[in-house]
Amino acid sequence: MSTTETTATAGDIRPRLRWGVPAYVLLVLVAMTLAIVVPKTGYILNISMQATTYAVAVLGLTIVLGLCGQINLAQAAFFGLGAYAVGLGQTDYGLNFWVCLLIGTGIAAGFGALLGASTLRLGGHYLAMVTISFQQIVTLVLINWIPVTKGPDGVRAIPRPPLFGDGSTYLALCIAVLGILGYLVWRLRDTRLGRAMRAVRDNELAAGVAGIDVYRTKVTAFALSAVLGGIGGGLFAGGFSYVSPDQFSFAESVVFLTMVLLGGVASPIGAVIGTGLLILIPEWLRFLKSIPGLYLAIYGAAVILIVLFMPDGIWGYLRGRLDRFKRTVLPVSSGLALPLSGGGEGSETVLEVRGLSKHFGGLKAVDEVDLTIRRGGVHALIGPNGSGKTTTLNVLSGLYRATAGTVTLNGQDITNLPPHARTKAGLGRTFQNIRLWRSMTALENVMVGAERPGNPVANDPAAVVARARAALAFVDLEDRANEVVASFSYGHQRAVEIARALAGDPVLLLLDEPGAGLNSSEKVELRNLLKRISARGLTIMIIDHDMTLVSEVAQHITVLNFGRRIADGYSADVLKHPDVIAAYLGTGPDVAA
Ligand SMILES: Nc1ncnc2c1ncn2[C@@H]1O[C@H](COP(=O)(O)OP(=O)(O)OP(=O)(O)O)[C@@H](O)[C@H]1O
Repeated sequence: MSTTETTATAGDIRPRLRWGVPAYVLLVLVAMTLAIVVPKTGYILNISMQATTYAVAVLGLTIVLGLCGQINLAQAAFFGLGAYAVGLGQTDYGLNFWVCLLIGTGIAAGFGALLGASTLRLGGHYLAMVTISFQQIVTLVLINWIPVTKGPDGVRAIPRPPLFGDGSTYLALCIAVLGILGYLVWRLRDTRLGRAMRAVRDNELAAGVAGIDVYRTKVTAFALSAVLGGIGGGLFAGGFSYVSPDQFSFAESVVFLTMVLLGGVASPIGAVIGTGLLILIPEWLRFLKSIPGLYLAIYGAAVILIVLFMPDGIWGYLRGRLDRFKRTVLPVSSGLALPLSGGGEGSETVLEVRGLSKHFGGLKAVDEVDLTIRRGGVHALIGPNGSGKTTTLNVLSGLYRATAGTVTLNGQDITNLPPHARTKAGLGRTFQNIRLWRSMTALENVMVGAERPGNPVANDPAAVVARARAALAFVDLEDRANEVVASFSYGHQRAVEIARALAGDPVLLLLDEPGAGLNSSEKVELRNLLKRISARGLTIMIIDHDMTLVSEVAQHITVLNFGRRIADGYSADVLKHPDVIAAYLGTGPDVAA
């Protein structure tokens, strides 16, 4: 079965469904028509209304948790904010339904961004606790701010918008909204923002160093998630004409989370499946309610079994099966060249480091180091284990704040800039322990590199793909562009990491032990790759313990020992320096060789 096609243009090589969008539109239209024409009892209408409006809110969790990897246990609070805005806005303030929905969505977005702001300092279980606290605050306000919210009695007689007063047409409206928002969430994944979110989810550190403003990305994810919660809640209020605080409690937030985990957190389809199931299962088991506890036990066991045997959710599981039938798309070689504008030769200084220090308590990991890197060529930073090489690189790329000293890149003082701003200024780097976004394809990884702010192609999607392909071709991996990098060998992962940095067209490329963990043939490939990059004139600063590699590729060497610079100059001279030989104790002859 073949359902995919591919284009050989430079702009896009990802497989696409030929009939995907028209089929989806048709499906939504059919669902809307059925909602209007099929006669329904009030019970069926209510279940359908609940499933549809809940699914909109669950889509929000697909963004914040599925795409961005941030836990949110307050989705019911955002749902409640939207619902109360529509309820109170119409009944107490006489506002139009759509205006109320807009206000509710805006309020939810504001609080969502505020909650996202807490991710600056918090993550993991601390973030979970903050979202739970926010959820509880909203519930308490809804219950106790009686003059405004009407307290536990809730808001009654909430009208629906004109034209959608009838239950069936209102349901069709909810389906249309779900269809549109589901499509947008589906498309979000492959936008620049969606890739940034996935990069943050997979490896936050690498995302920052690749030029992504991690904090802003998380705040955006929370705000978007809250917007969907608010819209879902607003539609819910119109659907049921009544809202009360117990409908938006912490327990409902847990239900929302279970829905998205059950269906599959990575896709809006999973959100819809999970919501549908968790609303339908209790109804199917209703006949068991005569035996106390049995209904809940079976319901709980069903959820646990599904999560246990389908860790990626139901849709994740089904997708895995369906992918077997997919035709493997082998990208046609693009033959694209990889221009590197940071290249060039001369005496111009690219990086100027003065008096750089980094102390960890009493330990002087880097101690008043001076370093000048001139444009073009390869500059190696070497030294025995623990001499401060990686710490220097981490301070240069902004992962550590310098204790003292200044760093100037291309004339710009970057000493106090965060990692993504340094990347914008022209730094590119790789890590000693490879940091790729493992759930993404090679092409997607490298596209994020090409989207580096400051790269001229960053805002042109077709040019980004073309540059990413060219970078992959440069490291001889274009034919594997569509494969997920987790399946790559160590050597190929290193190459993708280098391609990601090259795609950003940096001014200076920092390579932290690129040879570490490579076998001898991979090392040969790496050496050839470094020579090819160097031949383009791009300035490289490399850390490596492999002296053969260093002496073959580097023209200039700086040596650290105990955090201090002990030698600096042309490679041949430095490697013969008595202090350097002494620092390497016993490996002196090899070094000199
Ligand atoms: N986050 C940290 N907290 C405390 N000490 C640290 C930290 N990072 C590094 N160090 C210490 O700083 C010193 C320099 O470490 P660094 O990793 O920079 O050395 P290196 O030259 O890169 O070593 P290697 O070649 O083994 O990677 C070491 O003593 C190390 O233990």
